Amino acid sequence: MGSEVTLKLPVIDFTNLKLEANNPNWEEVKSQVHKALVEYGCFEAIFDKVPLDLRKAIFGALQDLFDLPLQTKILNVSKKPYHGYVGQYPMVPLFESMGIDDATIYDKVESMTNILWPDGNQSFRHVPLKFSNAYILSELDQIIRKMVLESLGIEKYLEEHMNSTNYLLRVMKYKGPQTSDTKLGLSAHTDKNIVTILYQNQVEGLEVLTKDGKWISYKPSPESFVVMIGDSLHAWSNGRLHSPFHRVMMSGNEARYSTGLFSIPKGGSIIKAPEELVDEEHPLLFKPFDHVEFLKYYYTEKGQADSFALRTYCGV
Ligand SMILES: O=C(O)CCC(=O)C(=O)O
Ligand SMILES: [Fe+2]
Repeated sequence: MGSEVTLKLPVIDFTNLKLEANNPNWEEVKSQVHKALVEYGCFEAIFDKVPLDLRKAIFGALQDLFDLPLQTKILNVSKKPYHGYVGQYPMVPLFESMGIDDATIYDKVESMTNILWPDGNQSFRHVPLKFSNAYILSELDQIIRKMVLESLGIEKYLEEHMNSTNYLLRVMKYKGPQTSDTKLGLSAHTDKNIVTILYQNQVEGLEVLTKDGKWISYKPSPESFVVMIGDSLHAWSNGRLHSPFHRVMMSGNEARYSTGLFSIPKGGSIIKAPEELVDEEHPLLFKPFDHVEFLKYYYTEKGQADSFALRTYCGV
């Protein structure tokens, strides 16, 4: 009898690890992070526990948000594609998403809340901030990026690298398709940013593609976050770190709610692999590029149909 091996994402424990503290297990965790990001471009992170009441508040707030009438949700507009409200796509009708730019800045979250709930919604106002700030998800992002730069031997660029990004919090809803058949929730894609940190309710659906073409299904748990490398860090690391294809597949009746904290290169910052990472064995893979200019290509019809948009745009 053949036995099927169920693939699992690597799991890395960040409990009690702090950015500025002297952490006895820093080196050990760093080597796990490097290995996972080279092999999978992705891992499951166990981080400071999210208390049950905050978890309830987050997913309760998301339900309130997506239950708003469509004409209210579309008021959350953004000049940047995919940073405002998106949904009702014919290709992926189960999917809706709202972006909260600069989610670590109180005033930004407040102005979005005022647009969506002119009568006030205290509970929503506090959730994104708590989530990206107090829950120090942005700290997890920075820990990972520091570990990555140290592992690649280019920590001298740390400050410049950290200062060249900001954060977008995007929240997603995938309706249950009301059938036991599996339906596409979100098409396979690679992220275009630096690092993505996903957190979700109990409904499964996220799948990550391995380098040898197998889909790994992620089994969510309240303590864990999914960390994923985007194309910008793939390019900046001159291909050392993988940026994996991933998708969402839905079945059943329950809605899946998820949140993503995306570190994104600031407009005008040029992504160019450091010279230390380019040599005969590792020729330059991507010409230096401005992320905002790249996104302009990515959001054209041609770019959207292109699974390897970065390679097309600036591959060497
Ligand atoms: O909902 C998820 O877990 C995945 C979302 C995603 O891949 C994205 O927003 O880029
Ligand atoms: Fe994604």
